[in-house]
Amino acid sequence: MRISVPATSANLGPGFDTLGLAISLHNQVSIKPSKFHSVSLKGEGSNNPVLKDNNMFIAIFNDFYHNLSQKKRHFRFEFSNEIPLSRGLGSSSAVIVSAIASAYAIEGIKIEKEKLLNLALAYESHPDNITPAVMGGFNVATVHENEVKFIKKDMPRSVKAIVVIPNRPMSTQLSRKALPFKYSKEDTIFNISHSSLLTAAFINEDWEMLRNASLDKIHQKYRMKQMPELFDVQKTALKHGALMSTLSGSGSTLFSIALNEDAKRIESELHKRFPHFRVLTRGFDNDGVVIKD
Ligand SMILES: Nc1ncnc2c1ncn2[C@@H]1O[C@H](COP(=O)(O)OP(=O)(O)OP(=O)(O)O)[C@@H](O)[C@H]1O
Ligand SMILES: N[C@@H](CCO)C(=O)O
Repeated sequence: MRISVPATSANLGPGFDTLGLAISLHNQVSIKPSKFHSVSLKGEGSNNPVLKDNNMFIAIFNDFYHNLSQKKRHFRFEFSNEIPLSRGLGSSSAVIVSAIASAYAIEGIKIEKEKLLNLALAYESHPDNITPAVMGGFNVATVHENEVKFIKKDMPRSVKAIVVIPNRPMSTQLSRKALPFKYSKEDTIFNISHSSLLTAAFINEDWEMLRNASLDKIHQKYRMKQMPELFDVQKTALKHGALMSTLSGSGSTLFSIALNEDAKRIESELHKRFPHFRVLTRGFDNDGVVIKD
């Protein structure tokens, strides 16, 4: 059995813990019954010993598998990871979502995507990464009485994601601690209005609106101060024609959207100016998690 799950960019500026979309950058895992437990890792995290010895995917998969099957079996896990760890591209959501989906698939139990999403909520309390990881596309999501309520919109092929991935991680847990405890009424209203406008702009594909609508006052500046070069990355992307440029999730990646015809040029300007960071241009993923066979 093989499974594929996309990277996700959450918040999109003002939509803290609410907005997110899926990017065509995937983790894949193949799982086969085996005499002994074994793990092979390629790509992101392959030289991280924690992923071999204490892997979050395997822990979640085993919990669900044992509950569903009431059996103890060994498996060979072959991971091929494109999503960098702790860079704000939803690596933890990808792991949670794909581990739960795999446990159901290996037992031959069909699981509805809505149920998968709500099971994933037990591991990540904010729905802005897990929703696009499950559903693909652009999503507006909230949690109401312990259930994710969301609306999805497919992303068109006419726009691309450009991600600038720094060489240093930012953990979500620590990055959330950098935020103020309270916000002023002005900043709260600013974010509600911008997040609402941004949502409408995505739904209507009104790309010219993104630049203003993606402004935020409640999290980016506090987090980006920890890596001030990110302000330059954001300015450079916007100066060269990005439609919007925001901190991806809790960082450290800077996520931009550009029209197809501008994307390669912006990528090359970012690459020239920030040669020590990785710069990638990708399309968007509208499928979310997929069981391949
Ligand atoms: N491929 C992977 N295999 C196993 N565990 C992983 C993998 N990728 C990420 N993790 C786990 O998720 C943690 C990173 O989660 P964290 O929430 O800090 O970052 P993120 O999900 O990449 O960022 P964000 O939530 O801002 O998008 C890692 O420390 C590791 O425990
Ligand atoms: N909304 C989350 C996304 C990262 O997991 C945050 O900004 O902390």
